Order: sequence, then C-alpha cells, then structure tokens
Amino acid sequence: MHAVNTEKEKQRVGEQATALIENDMLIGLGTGSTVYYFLRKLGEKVREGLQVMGVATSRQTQTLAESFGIPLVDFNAVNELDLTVDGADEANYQLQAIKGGGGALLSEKLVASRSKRVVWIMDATKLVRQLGNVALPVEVIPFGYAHTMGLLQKEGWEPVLRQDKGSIYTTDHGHYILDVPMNGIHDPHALSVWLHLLPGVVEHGLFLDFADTMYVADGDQVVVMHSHAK
Ligand SMILES: O=C(CO)[C@H](O)[C@H](O)COP(=O)(O)O
Repeated sequence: MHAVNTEKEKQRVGEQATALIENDMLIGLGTGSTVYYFLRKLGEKVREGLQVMGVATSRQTQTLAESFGIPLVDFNAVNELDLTVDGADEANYQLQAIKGGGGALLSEKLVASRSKRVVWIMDATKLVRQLGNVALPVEVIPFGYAHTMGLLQKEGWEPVLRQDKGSIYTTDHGHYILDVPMNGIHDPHALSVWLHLLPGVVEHGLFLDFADTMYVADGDQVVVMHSHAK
C-alpha cells in the first residue's frame, strides 16, 4: 500500500470511473464524497456532448447532478439501468460491501438491484479481508424504533441511533438509522437474512451480490477488481 491521501484518491477513482460511461446509457448515480467526483467529471463530459440519463439515489445526489447539468429521470419511469456507480464504506475482495454511511442505503440498494452492472468506487483504506470494521447501518421505521433497537440488543448488538447536529438523523424516506458496531461479520448472508426478518427494519447496509467491478484507488494507481460470482 502507498501513502494515503484519501481526497486525491477519491478524486482519481471517481473521475476514472467515468470512462465506463457510454453514449445513451441510463446510469444509477450513487451517493457520497467519492461519487461527488464521479458526478463532477460526468457533468463535464455531458457538457462536451455525452448523452446520458441518470437516476439519483439521494436528494444530495439529485442536487449535485442538477448543478453539474446531468439529466435525471424518475426511477419509476425506467426499466433496467445500464450501470450504477456508487461508493462504499467498506468492501472485501469478493466485492461485498457495507454502505449507508451517507444514509442513502435504501435507494442505493433499489437502484443497484435494477442495474445490469454495479461498480463500487473507493480509496484503498476501505478494502478489507472481512467485513465489519465499520458499524453496519440499519434503516428502521421511526414508529417502534426503540423496540427494534431492543431486539438487536437482546441478541448482543449495541445499536446507536444516528444523530445529526443534536437531532435524530432522518433519511430521505423519513426513516431512522441504527448504526450497529460489528467487530467482524463471519456470515454476511446469514446476517442479511436475519436483519430482514427483524420487525421495524426497512433495509440494511450489507450489499452482498451486487457489484461486478470495483475501482480502488491506491496511491497513484487505480486497481480494478472483478467479481468471480458475476
Ligand atoms: O453508502 C453510501 C451513502 O449511503 C456511500 O456510498 C458511502 O457512505 C461512501 O461514501 P464516501 O464516498 O463519502 O466515503
């Protein structure tokens, strides 16, 4: 590994990922500070004549895409997307990821699941052998969130209700987020299924079988990894 300058690496990987975009593509636009650089560069290419349409995965991305001149379309008005490019909070060598640090996991998962190809972009600090160094975001219904927290606590987890400037953080969809410290996830698929069965849970940040490609910025290089599962 090279010396880490994550902002430069985010920019490098975000800009490089725009090379994947071809004329007439319908693109899922992820959310976050790495995706910011992807959007900015894509906006430049659109102004130079590239013709694409995007589906935004958050209000933040919608605002950015509009400011960069990227044409947007309503998710419900489209069929399959050609490609989604999104960031991740952590990913392993099987291209499984934890997402949701930016709170957009619900839309991000919906859009990724409607895309022919999904690409994660990140800096090398996020690449891990085993998922679970970062807390896992779990999106819950505000009604009864304390009950859902209690159910997690009963199983030994210590969920933290996400805050934003002294108030409870609310997602674009009006939900709350519980950040659950993991200390290593041994069986991500089993955890995914278990969480989906928990009353009050809308979605969680385990993105297990979505990505076929990952762009990882490491120093001056961008390493491209492919999934063997896809
Ligand atoms: O999942 C996300 C938002 O819900 C982001 O993609 C993830 O948090 C990575 O963001 P960043 O590029 O800012 O580190």
